[in-house]
Amino acid sequence: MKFTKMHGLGNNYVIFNQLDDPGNVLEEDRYPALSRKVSQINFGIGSDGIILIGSSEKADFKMRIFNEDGSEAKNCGNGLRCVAKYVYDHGYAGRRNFTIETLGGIVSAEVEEGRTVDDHVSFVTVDMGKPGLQKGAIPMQGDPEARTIDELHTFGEQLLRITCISMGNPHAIIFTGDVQAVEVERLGPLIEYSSLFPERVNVGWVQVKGPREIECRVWERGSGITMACGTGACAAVVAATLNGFSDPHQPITVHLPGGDLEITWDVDGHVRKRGEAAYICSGELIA
Ligand SMILES: N[C@H](CCC[C@H](N)C(=O)O)C(=O)O
Repeated sequence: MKFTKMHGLGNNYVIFNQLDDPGNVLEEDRYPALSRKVSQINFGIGSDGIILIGSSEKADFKMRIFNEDGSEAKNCGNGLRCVAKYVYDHGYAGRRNFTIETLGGIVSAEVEEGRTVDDHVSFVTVDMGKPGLQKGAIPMQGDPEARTIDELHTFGEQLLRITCISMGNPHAIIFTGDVQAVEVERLGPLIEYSSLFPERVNVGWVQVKGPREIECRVWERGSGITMACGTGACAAVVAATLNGFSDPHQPITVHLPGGDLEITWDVDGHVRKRGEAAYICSGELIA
């Protein structure tokens, strides 16, 4: 199987192009194990998961994403920028604006041309659509119509105030005065596997730096700590706005360990994200 490894701010995925390579199309039940194997640094390639680029009946392209543990996710913000760069640079798109179907819905992407030495795309803006704010959309336990904003919940011995947002995939956001001091590795799994979230959850810790600037660290469902989480950064901006920490409808700079994203929760209710995407390598997966 031919692959291309790419990253968005260090959140890296092994990408299999299924658009014109039937060798990259497997029986449906083989993808979870493929992702677990490929993601493993010692027996595989090493990544946060795999991404499949395919054709769609509802959009210009289709993106599927599997986490390191083999679970399939409904969306991936950094992955979408990598997919957009890939399909444009490889001539599949033919124009700078196009749509991508995900399990979480259809998004639109716009690539910025010629910003690298080889004239490939380096910046991509993705309209991630509208966030889901009700418990039923996350999903999480409780009144499906109610929102979860600054709500107190217990995780193990830990009492934490959470704000939950869906970006097609579930996010629990926690605000803190010192994001670097958070024990992400200890608290992440406690929250990810809490019975509060029937489909598990991604967890983001956010430190507010100003009305248009936040800093974020993420424990990702199915992958653990990553250098960046695009949907997590979008959820963080929505949560910061709902809690009155960020200026509404303005571009917010989100600092992640792997770099910065610029995210706007626009007046039309759509969340738009601009950031980089880059190639790492390509090759052939043997057996
Ligand atoms: N772990 C996520 C999928 C990857 C999201 C992240 N890498 C991003 O850039 O949005 C989930 O299970 O929902």
